[in-house]
Amino acid sequence: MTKSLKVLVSSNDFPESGMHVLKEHFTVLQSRYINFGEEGLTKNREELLNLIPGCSALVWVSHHPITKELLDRAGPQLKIVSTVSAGYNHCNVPELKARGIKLSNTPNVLSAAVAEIAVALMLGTARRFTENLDQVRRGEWEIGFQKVLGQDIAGSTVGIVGFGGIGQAVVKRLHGFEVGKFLYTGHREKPEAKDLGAEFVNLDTLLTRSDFLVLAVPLTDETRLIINKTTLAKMKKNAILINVGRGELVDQDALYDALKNKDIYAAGLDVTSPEPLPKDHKLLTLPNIFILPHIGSATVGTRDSMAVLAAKNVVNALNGKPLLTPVLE
Ligand SMILES: O=C(O)C(=O)CO
Repeated sequence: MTKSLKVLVSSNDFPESGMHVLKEHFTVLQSRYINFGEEGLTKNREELLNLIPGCSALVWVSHHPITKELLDRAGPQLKIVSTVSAGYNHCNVPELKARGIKLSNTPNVLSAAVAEIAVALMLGTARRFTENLDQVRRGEWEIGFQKVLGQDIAGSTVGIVGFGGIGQAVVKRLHGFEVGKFLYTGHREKPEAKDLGAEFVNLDTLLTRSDFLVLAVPLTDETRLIINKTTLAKMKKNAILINVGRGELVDQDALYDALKNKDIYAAGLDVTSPEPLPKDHKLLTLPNIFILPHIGSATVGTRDSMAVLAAKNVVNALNGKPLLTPVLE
């Protein structure tokens, strides 16, 4: 079989499982560079601009923006962009739409892994891991009966912003924690919520009642800076903010002030703006914050599943079949 169609993979660290699917059907070109960090913005840009002319599909392995420049260089035969992520805020949707290019993402397969990180952040913030780890590193344990006390998840009210796959997976994982009440907010009530024991409320109610507030929504014009000075002021003093969505959901200056002034208790972030967060960023000076470097979906199994799904979307698109997980079709 001649593999006449060319597919470009944007990074050198796309899992072999996904490469295998692509190579069965297509001639696969792959960047020699990683599409993250400094290199992603420099060396990889040149590499992709050189490789993309004539490609029918682009597999996008990063959260860096897909530029008009790259799409221009591709040529009119580019049929699909397959982003290896659930979020697609970096994909330049209006530009793809205007050019009639399909877009797929990789939702659902990562919900369990991201939800695990949300729960880890809840535990890490409620039990003050940042301060406690610091004590261990310094060899100065404050082991008094009343020192460095945390908060209970048991009996608490957990509010979820965005009750899609990840939000629901968080609730499922927390069922063993004897949570007092689950609330969620979003565009509409979700049929799954009843079985999960979660109550639909508006954002204001969620803000004022939650002990833990978990952001599990995509970044859109509507959700950008959903947590800001005004919404933070509505939260409880003991509230803990968890973000596994995107850094831009949160006004980080307002969050810094709220944490510094103890207007809320703590924050646990798997996502920040920018990423990486500079090591001298003021958020990192706070004791009541626990930050991870965007590792929500970073397990071997989940990244394999994401890669295979992204590859299968390309196979379908280039064979005239419906996308498995379409964003734009
Ligand atoms: O897939 C995504 O969008 C993620 O951010 C995974 O952590």
